[in-house]
Amino acid sequence: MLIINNFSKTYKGGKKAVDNISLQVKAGDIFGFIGHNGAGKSTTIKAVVGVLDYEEGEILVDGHSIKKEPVICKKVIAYIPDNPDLYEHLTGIQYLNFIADIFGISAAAREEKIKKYADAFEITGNLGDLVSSYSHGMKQKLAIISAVIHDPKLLVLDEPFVGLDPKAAVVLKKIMYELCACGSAIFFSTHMLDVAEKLCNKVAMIHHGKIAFAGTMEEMLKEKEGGSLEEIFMEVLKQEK
Ligand SMILES: Nc1ncnc2c1ncn2[C@@H]1O[C@H](COP(=O)(O)OP(=O)(O)OP(=O)(O)O)[C@@H](O)[C@H]1O
Repeated sequence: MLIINNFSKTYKGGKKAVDNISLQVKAGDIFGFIGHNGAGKSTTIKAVVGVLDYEEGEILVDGHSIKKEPVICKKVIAYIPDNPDLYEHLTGIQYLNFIADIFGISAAAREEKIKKYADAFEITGNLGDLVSSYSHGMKQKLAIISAVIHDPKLLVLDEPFVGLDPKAAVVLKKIMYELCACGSAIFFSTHMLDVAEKLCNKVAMIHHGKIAFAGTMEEMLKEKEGGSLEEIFMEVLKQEK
């Protein structure tokens, strides 16, 4: 579903944020992308979803280049940034219908999905309110519903659990499992290593723009002989830049 080949990103001013990384996310994977602050996670994620241009490497979504065929790719991607910017002057339901319109979702299909997920996140009663009146967590819930409304083949999330209450976090994990069971792929960044350890079947650790480890969670935990993901992460941090 997602192939990143030798991707590098240097920002204007010369900062090399990501240095020659290669990763693969397959259908059914819940792939956790972890790394310290400033490691290059958001830079990679933004390039994957086509909101950040890059010069080096290749990124393919479902076999198509995000650079050369962005619309084809974006039809199958859903992206939830760390701080979703939603249209504040719309009501929740207007926003969801707007997104459903963009993706050409039928009235019946969107109604079913909106009911299911809004009920699960307990925001059904708020859908008639303006987004500007929503709390941070409510906006995140709305962003998640808008992301899954079109059954994305690739769901990309940047720090999705930050700001969600524990119940909402459980709902999101369930949604992630369900999507993967239906053959979608999930690629997400997180600092919550205990969550990643339980949730992900694959993981990559990025350290100062380079991949320090990429593989299955099982391989990673085995390679490091019984250490938790948190302990392994602390070991990686000790490495030289
Ligand atoms: N627009 C930009 N211009 C210049 N440098 C940038 C820009 N955006 C990010 N960087 C730099 O690129 C590096 C990687 O940043 P990035 O946001 O990808 O890190 P991150 O792993 O997502 O960090 P965090 O966990 O703090 O969100 C950092 O050194 C950051 O300062």
